[in-house]
Amino acid sequence: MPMEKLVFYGFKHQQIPPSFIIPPEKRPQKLDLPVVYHNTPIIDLKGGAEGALDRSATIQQIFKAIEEFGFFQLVNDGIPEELMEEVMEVSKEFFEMPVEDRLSLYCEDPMQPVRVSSSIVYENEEVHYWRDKLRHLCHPVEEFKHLWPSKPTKYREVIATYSVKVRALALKLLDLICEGLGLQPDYFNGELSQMQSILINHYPPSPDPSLTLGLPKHIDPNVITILHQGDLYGFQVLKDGEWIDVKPLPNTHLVVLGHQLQIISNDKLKGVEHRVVSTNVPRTTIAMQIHPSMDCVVEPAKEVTDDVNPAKYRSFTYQEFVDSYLTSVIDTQKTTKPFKILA
Ligand SMILES: O=C(O)CCC(=O)C(=O)O
Ligand SMILES: [Fe+2]
Repeated sequence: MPMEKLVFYGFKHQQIPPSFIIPPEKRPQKLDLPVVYHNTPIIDLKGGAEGALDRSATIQQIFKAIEEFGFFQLVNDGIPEELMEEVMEVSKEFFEMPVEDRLSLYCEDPMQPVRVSSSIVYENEEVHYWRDKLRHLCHPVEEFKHLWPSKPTKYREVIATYSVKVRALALKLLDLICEGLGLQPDYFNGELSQMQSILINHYPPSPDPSLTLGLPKHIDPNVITILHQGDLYGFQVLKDGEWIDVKPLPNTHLVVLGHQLQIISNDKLKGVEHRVVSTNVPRTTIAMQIHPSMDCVVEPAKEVTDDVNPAKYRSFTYQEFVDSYLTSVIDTQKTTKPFKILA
């Protein structure tokens, strides 16, 4: 029964089903409240996709943030605050509907363009994570919109508007990163950014946040992710061997680089390991992910490799990478191993 696989169902029983209990060595160690936040990087985009930026200063800030923390938060990114509020509202509403209303979209096949599911790869994992999700493709919007949830009634309209704006923002960031890496100006346009997904994560309150995890340590598989985490904490990044909490700043987006950008940059830029801790309140986040098309060939860019810095990865199709990722998502070393060229 799919319903039993939704965390939502387990929660109704007010106790943690044994298959969701994280082994002791992987449980979050620090659960002290109030949370202590580090001074993490914030980048002002001065209006976002259409804004007038000091490009070289912004590129420097991005590279420094990635080098030191592996992520950054954006302010003035051009996505209107009212739109973000609506996006959060329809996302929360989707998970507040009776569970039966979500079940028609339940599907365990990761290749389906629109689906509701739980945890990561429910069928293949030893332990499950305290997260339900709605994930769907969204570029081009017209191709997928009619497949998205029809309830809440404003869902399609709000998410369509958001998908277009957040895509423009991501392409702007890729453009800056491209310039910073010294790649040809249109490097990321086309197949490398062809696929776009919206992922709405819903973390129900955990009966005991010290025993569950919303998401385990991972690096996103795609090129770049733009996350809206609302105003609740839960997102952590691994910095110098320690998990640090990232402050959910109002009206910001958080940016993490995925495996593909790390590979294309030949490890000049790193994807950051992050996870989500459980809390005792419901938390909903919206992640927008830019991926290559499934048959796109990915490899370290010629511009960043030479005799002194030879390619550290072989060429592969994104499909190959995704297949490997789905079997090894919680082991970031194992994920990239089949694609590494050993020195
Ligand atoms: O929900 C969050 O805070 C992070 C989600 C995430 O890491 C992901 O969807 O890959
Ligand atoms: Fe992630």
